[in-house]
Amino acid sequence: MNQIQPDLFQAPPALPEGFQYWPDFLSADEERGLVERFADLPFKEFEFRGYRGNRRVLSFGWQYDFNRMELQRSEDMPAFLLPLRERAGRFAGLEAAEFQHVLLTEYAAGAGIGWHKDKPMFADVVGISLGSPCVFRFRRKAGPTWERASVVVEPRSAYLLQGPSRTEWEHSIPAVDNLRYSITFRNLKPSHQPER
Ligand SMILES: O=C(O)CCC(=O)C(=O)O
Ligand SMILES: [Fe+2]
Repeated sequence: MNQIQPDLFQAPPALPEGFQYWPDFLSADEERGLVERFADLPFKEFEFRGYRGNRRVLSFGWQYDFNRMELQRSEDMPAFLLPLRERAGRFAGLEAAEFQHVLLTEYAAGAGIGWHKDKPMFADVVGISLGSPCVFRFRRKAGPTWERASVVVEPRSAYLLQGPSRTEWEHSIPAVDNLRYSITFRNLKPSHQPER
């Protein structure tokens, strides 16, 4: 007789170690205010060696130039993002000022982001979501297959990628149904602090 394998009946796999999720990180008013501000910001189409990612981005503090493969200084973080950076610091257990880089990303309906790990000069990532919900997928090589996990990331929430969720797992977001923005704060690894 076959033995019942309890593992098969368990809930979906746990999320990667080091991932944390904070629903309602923003109030609905804050979300509205930010979306209004974003409408006036000079987002640029993300383009990597002629490949268009179908999303638009804007960086402050530092910016990773995908074509030159290096960090470059960009404009200072605007004041309206500083209170969020404080909150992101508390969430991540870091001094807010350590988040020297923020990337704003606009995903029009149908846009997503493919499998990747964030660039190695960055340490932790706090991502704040506005607008459409999305599926945040993780995968990690496990022998010949992939170990997978995913979580629905709701508007106004924040997530933290730290530890294995940041260093061992790749992440991606399939095409969103409606406009979504993310605000991702990143600190730089001590070994990768560029000269000022
Ligand atoms: O939009 C997001 O929440 C994640 C974006 C992302 O993975 C990245 O910019 O590296
Ligand atoms: Fe990423």
